[in-house]
Amino acid sequence: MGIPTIKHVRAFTLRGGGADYHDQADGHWIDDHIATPMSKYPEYRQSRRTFGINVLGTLVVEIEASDGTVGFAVTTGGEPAAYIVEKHLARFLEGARVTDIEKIWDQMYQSTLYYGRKGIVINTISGVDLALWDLLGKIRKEPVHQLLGGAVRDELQFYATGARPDLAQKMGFIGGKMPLHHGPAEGEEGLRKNLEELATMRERVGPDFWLMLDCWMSLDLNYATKLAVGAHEYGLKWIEEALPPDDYWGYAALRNNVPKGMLVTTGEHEATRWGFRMLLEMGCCDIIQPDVGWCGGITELVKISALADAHNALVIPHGSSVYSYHFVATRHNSPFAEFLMMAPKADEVVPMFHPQLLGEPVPVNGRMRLSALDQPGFGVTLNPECQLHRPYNR
Ligand SMILES: C[C@H](O)[C@H](O)[C@@H](O)[C@@H](O)C(=O)O
Ligand SMILES: [Mg+2]
Repeated sequence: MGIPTIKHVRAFTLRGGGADYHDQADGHWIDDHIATPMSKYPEYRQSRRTFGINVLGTLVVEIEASDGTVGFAVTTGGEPAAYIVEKHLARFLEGARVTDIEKIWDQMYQSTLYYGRKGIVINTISGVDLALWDLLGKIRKEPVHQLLGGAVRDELQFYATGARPDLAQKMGFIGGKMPLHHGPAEGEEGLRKNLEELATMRERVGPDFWLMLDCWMSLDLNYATKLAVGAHEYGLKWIEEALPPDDYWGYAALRNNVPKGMLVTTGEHEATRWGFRMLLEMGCCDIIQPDVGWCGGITELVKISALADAHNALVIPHGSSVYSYHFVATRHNSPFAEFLMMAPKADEVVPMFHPQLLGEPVPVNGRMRLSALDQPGFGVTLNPECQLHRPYNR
């Protein structure tokens, strides 16, 4: 029996949480006055949805092989991403063998260089790549971590991102990352509030539990430096994504400015081995945080991770559900992972891409046994109750 070929590629859109996890209803911690590059405009300060953080929605890529096996993946991308899949990328998949993952990635990347390189195009390529790995795993009846060379640990450990690190500590997570609520436009008063929030949380969790701040690209170098210096007395473990992703020079300066022992992290909005080479070679950060659904997929993250390893940098992927769990299990320089608390009050563990993926594993007591990832491919199926829409039917 020869290697199956790819018969059909289909791109669907989905709304409501899931891979576009910022697409939440009112009252969710993830949309409660979080500092962003748009916070300088008061009308866009309270809710990130007002400026469009959830405008894209979820892209679902479905790939059907000649033997009837279907692989799929979800990522952030919605209708524009569906257009790119159906009108442009599908031609490189349909007729190819299911094992042609490297070649397909190169053709998708090279053919979109004139309008891609980062952002939505690399999100789209990532979604296709993840679906290809899911398909290959399902055909070979192996979980993706085994296709990647096998796990280096029997258990994953997680830090939790959300408004309640104190609750995350009680749930067994190894640390808590809080969103930053006030940006430079709110001046010294906002900076004081940021530090007060951190001080309060440090009081609740005691001296040893990891506390981190996620600044979501919202600061300038001077403000980030003052925040880091002020946060040092509260044992801030790392300051995340303080500056806009293209300000490699600012990150290199910030890394020199922060107090000794404090880590600088970034990368969730960076893409491809070339973007991460820039971060690493310019000494921008101690930990890179690629999102496997946004940086180029598993095929690219393997390359990014090897680069980071050569620079003694950790690779702690931005929370992306099973897609990062299978990767983290296989890399020595990924000793822990992120879990995004998607319950509105960050007070319980729910699947990160809820409600889209059936069989999506969650950490128990802040950990995940490798056995939770032993199903073929990424081990999840699309929730049939989710309303799929195929905007560019072929
Ligand atoms: C909590 C942050 O503001 C983002 O919403 C979060 O998705 C991302 O930055 C993260 O690191 O989890
Ligand atoms: Mg972040």
